[in-house]
Amino acid sequence: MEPADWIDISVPIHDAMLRWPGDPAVQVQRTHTIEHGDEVNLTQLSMSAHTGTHMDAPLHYLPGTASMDALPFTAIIGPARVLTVAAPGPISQHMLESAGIQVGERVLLKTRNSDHSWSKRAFNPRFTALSLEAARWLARQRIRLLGIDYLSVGPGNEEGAEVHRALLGAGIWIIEGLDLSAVKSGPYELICLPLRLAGAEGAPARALLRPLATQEGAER
Ligand SMILES: Nc1ccccc1C(=O)C[C@H](N)C(=O)O
Repeated sequence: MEPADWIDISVPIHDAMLRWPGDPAVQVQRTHTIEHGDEVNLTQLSMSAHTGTHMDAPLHYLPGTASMDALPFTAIIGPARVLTVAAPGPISQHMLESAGIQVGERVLLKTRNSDHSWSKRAFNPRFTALSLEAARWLARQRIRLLGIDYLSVGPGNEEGAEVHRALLGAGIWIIEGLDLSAVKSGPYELICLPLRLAGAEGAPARALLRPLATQEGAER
C-alpha cells in the first residue's frame, strides 16, 4: 500500500506577497541570467526572517533565550494534529480544551483565515488568532509546537505580544503563515524545516504534512 502524498503547507515566496505590517518589502531578484550571457541563473533574496511560512524562536520576544540554532528537531518532525476552529473571533481556551489536547502534541490550527486564501489578499487586521487565555492554557498543557494559518499566532494588538510570550516562555515553538486550505482536521505526520539562520529569532520554513494511515480516507 502506497503511503499518502505529502501536502505542501508553506506559501510561495515572491515580491508581491503579503507581509506583516512593518516588515520590509520582499525582493526575489534574478541577478544572473543564462539567456543574458551569464554562466548561471542566480537569485538574490531580501526579506524579513518572518516572511511567509516561518518559525518564531523564543528569542523573538524574550531576550537572552533560545534562537533558531537551538530548535529541537522533535518540535518540527513527527505526528501533528490539525484542529479546525470554525468559530469566528479569537480562539478561546474552551475551544482547545474540548479538543482534548495532550502534553507534547504538535498542534496546527486551521481557522477561518484558511477560508479566504489569506496569503493572496491584503493584510486583514481582523485575522483569527489565539486569545491570551488560550495561549496560557496551551502553555500549561505543555504542547510542543503550535502552528497557525496567518502571519501571527496572536492578534495584531498588544495582546499579540503577550500571546507570543506565553507560548515561547513555555518552550512552545511556533510556525506562522501556514497554508492549511488543502487539509482537514485529523492526524498527520509533519516535517517543518526552517533555515539555519545563525543566532536568529525566526526563520522562513518549508512545511509538509502527510495524512497518517489511521486517518479515515488516507488509505488507498
Ligand atoms: N514581523 C514583525 C515586524 C515588526 C514587528 C512585529 C513583527 C511580528 O512579526 C510580530 C508578530 N506578531 C509575530 O507574529 O511575531
